[in-house]
Amino acid sequence: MAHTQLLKPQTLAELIGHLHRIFDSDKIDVEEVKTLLQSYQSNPSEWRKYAKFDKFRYTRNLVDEGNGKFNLMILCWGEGHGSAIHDHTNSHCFLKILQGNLKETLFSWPDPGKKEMVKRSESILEQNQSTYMSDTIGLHRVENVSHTESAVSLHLYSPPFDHCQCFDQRTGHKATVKMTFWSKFGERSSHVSTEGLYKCKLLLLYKPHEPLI
Ligand SMILES: N[C@@H](CS(=O)O)C(=O)O
Ligand SMILES: [Fe+2]
Repeated sequence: MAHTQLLKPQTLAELIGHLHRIFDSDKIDVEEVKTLLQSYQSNPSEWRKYAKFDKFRYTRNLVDEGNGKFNLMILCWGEGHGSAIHDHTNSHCFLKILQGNLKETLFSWPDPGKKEMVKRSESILEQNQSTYMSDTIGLHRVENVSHTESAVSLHLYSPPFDHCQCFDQRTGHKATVKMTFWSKFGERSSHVSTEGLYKCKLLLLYKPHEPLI
């Protein structure tokens, strides 16, 4: 965990600077990144310009492309919004809560012999908390279970990916989903499709196993 133990980023810009330095190296220390993200204190005035909400589903807003090594994004979750059970395409996935609370439910990979997927644990992530997820750990789903408060989270994926697999809890069936950005660098993307993890149910019902891309 080398040098960042001593580093406490004072701003989002500083945090991004530290991330660039860490991901310059080919070997990533997961604990180091987690600690760094944890030590940034959420300041809405620094990230508000990226936090663009939609009425119907959570949005993914690109903040930084990390010199091609990672994608840093801000996800905005309206009341009741959530993702389907999904994997992370063999990437490291770091998540930090910037505002509100999110419920994370962990699942094991579906067992071909069984139908219902096994729920392993669930936890409530609170403001400023950070966590790590990968395909080695398993699958997850993230939800803003509040009916009155929105939530905002910061996600870092390395290497970047633009598709993943979503799963149906009752059957373990999976489908490939293309991930899109609602905005990039604070500007609303011109072509935002309605694909993504919120569409997973429809996908699994009507086009099982067929990639959407
Ligand atoms: N991995 C999801 C968000 S979350 O539910 O972890 C995404 O990138 O859209
Ligand atoms: Fe995820």
